[in-house]
Amino acid sequence: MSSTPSISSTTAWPDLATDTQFRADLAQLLLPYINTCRWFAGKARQQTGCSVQTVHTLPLPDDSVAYLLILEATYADGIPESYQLPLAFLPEDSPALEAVPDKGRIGTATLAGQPGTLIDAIYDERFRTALFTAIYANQTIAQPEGTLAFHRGKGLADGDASLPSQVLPVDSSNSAMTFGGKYFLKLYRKLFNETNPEVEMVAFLTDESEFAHIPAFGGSLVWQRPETDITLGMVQRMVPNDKDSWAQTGDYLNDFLYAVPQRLFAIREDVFDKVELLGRRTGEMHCALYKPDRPNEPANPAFAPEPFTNEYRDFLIRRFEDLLDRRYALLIDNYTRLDAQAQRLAWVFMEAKEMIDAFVDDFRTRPLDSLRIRIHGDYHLGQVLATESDFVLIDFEGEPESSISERKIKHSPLKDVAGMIRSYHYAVSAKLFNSAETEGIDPDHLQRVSDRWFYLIRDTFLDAYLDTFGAPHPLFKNNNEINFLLLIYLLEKAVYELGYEISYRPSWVKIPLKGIIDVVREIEKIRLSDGDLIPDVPMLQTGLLQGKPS
Ligand SMILES: Nc1ncnc2c1ncn2[C@@H]1O[C@H](COP(=O)(O)OP(=O)(O)O)[C@@H](O)[C@H]1O
Ligand SMILES: O=P(O)(O)O[C@H]1O[C@H](CO)[C@@H](O[C@H]2O[C@H](CO)[C@@H](O)[C@H](O)[C@H]2O)[C@H](O)[C@H]1O
Repeated sequence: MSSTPSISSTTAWPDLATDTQFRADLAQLLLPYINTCRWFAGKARQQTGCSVQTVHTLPLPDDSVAYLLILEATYADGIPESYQLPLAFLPEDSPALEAVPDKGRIGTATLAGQPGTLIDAIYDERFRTALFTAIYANQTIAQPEGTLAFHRGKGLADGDASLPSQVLPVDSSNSAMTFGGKYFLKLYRKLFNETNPEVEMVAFLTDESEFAHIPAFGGSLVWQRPETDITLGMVQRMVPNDKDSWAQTGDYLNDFLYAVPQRLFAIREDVFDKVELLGRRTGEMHCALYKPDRPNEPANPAFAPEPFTNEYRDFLIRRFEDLLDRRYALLIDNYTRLDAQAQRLAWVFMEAKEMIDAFVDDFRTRPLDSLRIRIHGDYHLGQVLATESDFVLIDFEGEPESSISERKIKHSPLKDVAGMIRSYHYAVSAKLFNSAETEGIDPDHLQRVSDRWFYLIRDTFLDAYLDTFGAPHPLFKNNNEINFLLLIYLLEKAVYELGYEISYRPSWVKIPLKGIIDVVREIEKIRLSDGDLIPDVPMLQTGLLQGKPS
């Protein structure tokens, strides 16, 4: 007897959209299925159910249909979540079934006497073609609840209406398909009642800037409803790349690592060139996102620069205090699971609580004349594709833990800079402390080597980044503000990472803890310089930029 879950209905596949019994049966089958999917974020929560809320119908090229299901996952605590699942039905004898991997098979069904398999439709070429051609043709398809609107962007070239497609084998929080090796279509899985920030950002950079280091916007798929639009997918140009910058930096670190046991400190020149280039590209991205009012050309309000208002300061402080509370609690709960080195660092973090609280609170009143703009929001080495000689920046969805409205809040671009600096710190720490080559080396010595690499790379990145703007630039009032804001965002990011590592990679917890403690040391220096009433610490002499291995 087969253990594959199965359902049956007397209704034929193309007529099932409004069949309530089918929806209910399907929901039973979907709950175990979505728990096997990488994109379902509710696995660790106490689930109370999964229901099919809405069914959109998408005509397929062979006159059949696929359904875009909008699912609601509910939990014992907290608000429900919405997910998108495209559904297709392949009859038992369909040759297309062979190409469907196990992870795409939801269950079997007998519909109006026809046996077959229900699959995630991304694995059905007909579905992929239907999506792409609808985007190419700017189609709209009326649905019982709203409209499916397909928009074509500048990046989708004439003549590319129909291209062979594939599902990209990367397992991540969304699903990706490629078309003719030229286009990349991301189907969002977890849905939010708003336009996805990624579509806004990529469309803005493509349409309203000269910045060429993102994959150009090729279009989007939107569920239009009277209340709000919901973004279901986005097309971009496909970027030929070998790897992302996390992997590329890992390769550079492998070269570096071989010399460490011989007490040689060697970083190749081209590593600095690459770090400088990434600093420049990051600066250029932020220049492109800085679009103030111009004569006869008012700024687009969604992107117009804004000052550090009290409202923003309150928001950031509230969020930071809440994050700190949650992280201290998590650390206490998991303290005994940490290794000795992480426990030592955790103590320093806990003892610094008062100073950290005072530093965060200082943000409420400190004069700040720098400006805030829309930023990438989740910027790290894994979000940068390394092409043959340059970089392309991807994944503008924003901070994974934040709500969609929060992801659209403007910040100092130094928040992205802090994300990248943290990522370099991760890269060197993960490599040096987890490699066979360094086994047996005194950990204090390793820490000094790791710090030296990190400070050199950090300052190279930062110098190249700030040089891009030329001085002065309205985004950065002065060196004191740069220093202060960088520290705030570095601290926030490292505290956020602490939670991620405790939950997913406990042996890496010491990496963000070390990051937090480095910032705490800089806070001490800032407070000293404030006490001496130094009006403006000159560039390259600020505590952060001067940080030296202890
Ligand atoms: N335009 C593109 N061209 C080529 N590969 C891409 C492109 N965009 C993303 N990728 C690849 O797909 C992966 C997932 O993309 P990403 O935007 O990070 O999706 P997710 O939102 O699911 O995290 C990336 O790590 C990268 O390898
Ligand atoms: O890429 P996501 O948006 O899913 O972000 C989550 O996972 C990241 C890990 O891949 C995590 O990033 C942290 O680890 C990276 C190395 O693996 C490092 O480069 C980043 O600097 C560090 O923050 C991210 O925090 C998490 O939200």
